[in-house]
Amino acid sequence: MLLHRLARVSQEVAATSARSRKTALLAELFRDAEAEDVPIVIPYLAGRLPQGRIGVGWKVLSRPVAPASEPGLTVRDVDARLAELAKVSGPGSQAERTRLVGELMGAATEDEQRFLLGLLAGEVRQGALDAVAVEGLAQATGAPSADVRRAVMLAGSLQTVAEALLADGPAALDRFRLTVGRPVLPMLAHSASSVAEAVDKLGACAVEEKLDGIRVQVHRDGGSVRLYTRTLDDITDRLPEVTAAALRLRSERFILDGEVISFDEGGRPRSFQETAGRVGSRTDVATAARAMPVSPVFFDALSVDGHDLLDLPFAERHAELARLVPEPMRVRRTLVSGPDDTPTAEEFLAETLKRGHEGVVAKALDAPYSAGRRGASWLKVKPVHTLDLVVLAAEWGHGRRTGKLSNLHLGARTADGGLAMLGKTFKGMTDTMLTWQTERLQQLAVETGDHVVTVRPELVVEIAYDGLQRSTRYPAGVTLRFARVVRYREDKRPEDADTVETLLAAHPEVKP
Ligand SMILES: Nc1ncnc2c1ncn2[C@@H]1O[C@H](COP(=O)(O)OP(=O)(O)OP(=O)(O)O)[C@@H](O)[C@H]1O
Repeated sequence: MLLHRLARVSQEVAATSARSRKTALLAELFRDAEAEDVPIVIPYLAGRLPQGRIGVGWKVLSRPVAPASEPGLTVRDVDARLAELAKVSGPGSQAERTRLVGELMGAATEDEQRFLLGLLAGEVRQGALDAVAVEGLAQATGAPSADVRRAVMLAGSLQTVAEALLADGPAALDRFRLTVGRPVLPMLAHSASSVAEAVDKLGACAVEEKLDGIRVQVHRDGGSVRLYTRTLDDITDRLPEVTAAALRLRSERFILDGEVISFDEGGRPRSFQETAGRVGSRTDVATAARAMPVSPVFFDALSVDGHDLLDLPFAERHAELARLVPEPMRVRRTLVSGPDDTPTAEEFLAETLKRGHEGVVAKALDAPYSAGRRGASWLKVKPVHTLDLVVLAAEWGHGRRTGKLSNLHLGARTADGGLAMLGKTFKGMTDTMLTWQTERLQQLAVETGDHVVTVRPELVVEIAYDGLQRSTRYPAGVTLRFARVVRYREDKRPEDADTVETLLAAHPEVKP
């Protein structure tokens, strides 16, 4: 496929607000794509590079190069050239990268140059694209869109499903069944501002403790156990004690969902940073496991003894969980019959906080497991509300912070897939965090000014704040009051960040 075609469709999709038109444009594009184009076309449309980072800054990218007069580049040419670019390293690499970018841009027409520039600088990012692409794929192949959606949910990848569907047609969807050993994206929660609100919305529900650890999906098939994070990274080798715990459970074949967390000698939860540090460390695992063991604490069962439980109501999935997993290895919970029973939920929240946990998650008893989605049937309640925002840029610090990137520019996602800056903060950072972010942000830099370094919008940071206020200075018409950094969330992608829409919904008192 010619890059020209892709660039044009991408532009048209971004320009139209009608979902049916977006779907039709993508369906047509997919129909024309050859099998080898798909692994390139899908990430490019969403603004992702299959190579990850290519190490080229804005200055190099934006140097004017005379455009080609006729489109001739194919998407596969571009991919091959970027793969070459990503490999460049060592002395003289900057000059070599500049040469390769010059060659690529020189082979591109003006439209294509604009598309490439956006893609390489990380500006194309179309957050909401995946959902439209699912419909486009369904339309292109004649598969029912609900089936495509379930396959994408189970595969955890639009691209994998697209490749199979476009090569083999709707029958290929059979390949994407829930399978032990193949992780699925976990179900996520919405927020409620109080347990009363949560119980009001859900009716009869289970209220569970919310542990501040690392999400884990545990797959066991006989003697083999695999552990996956919420981004589906395999962390089996880092947590031998969790594997051992899974092997002691009363079934040989299952997929369970839970949290791993480290408790201190007194049985109180250690901080998120401590658990995350342990889960993140790959060296000398045996010593680390002795010094700071983690425990799995389960809250859901996705598959047991070969039965797919995803579509069963939570109450039934939980009964299966309870059959397999002894009580100390399950999250604590209380059952609440409905709004009249709110005091039970409130008491449970108070007691959970006293035990050192961050809050509760209320879960509707009749809801299925919606993998990869923020289901309305899970509502988390935390006394300290935080936002996950994307770092857009950072300013060089002064005084004690000279030489460090300090003041962060924070963005929330917008309905059209873009990012809107909500404010800045230099508060809440530890010295370790400052050093880390200075290095990490420079790797992501697309434009390095004397004062501000603009970065590829990839890093998610969790921010606490005291409220929202109107502001004409920021594009969403609002800004955060007393924003401060809680921690970086490397387990999240920018697509997982909070949206302006949910922020405004949480603060009906503020009208932009
Ligand atoms: N009982 C529980 N049920 C579900 N999730 C739980 C529970 N206890 C802890 N968690 C954790 O809370 C997360 C659910 O909150 P959410 O989906 O909003 O993700 P999150 O943004 O990472 O949460 P937060 O930022 O509030 O920690 C889960 O991913 C899981 O890691």
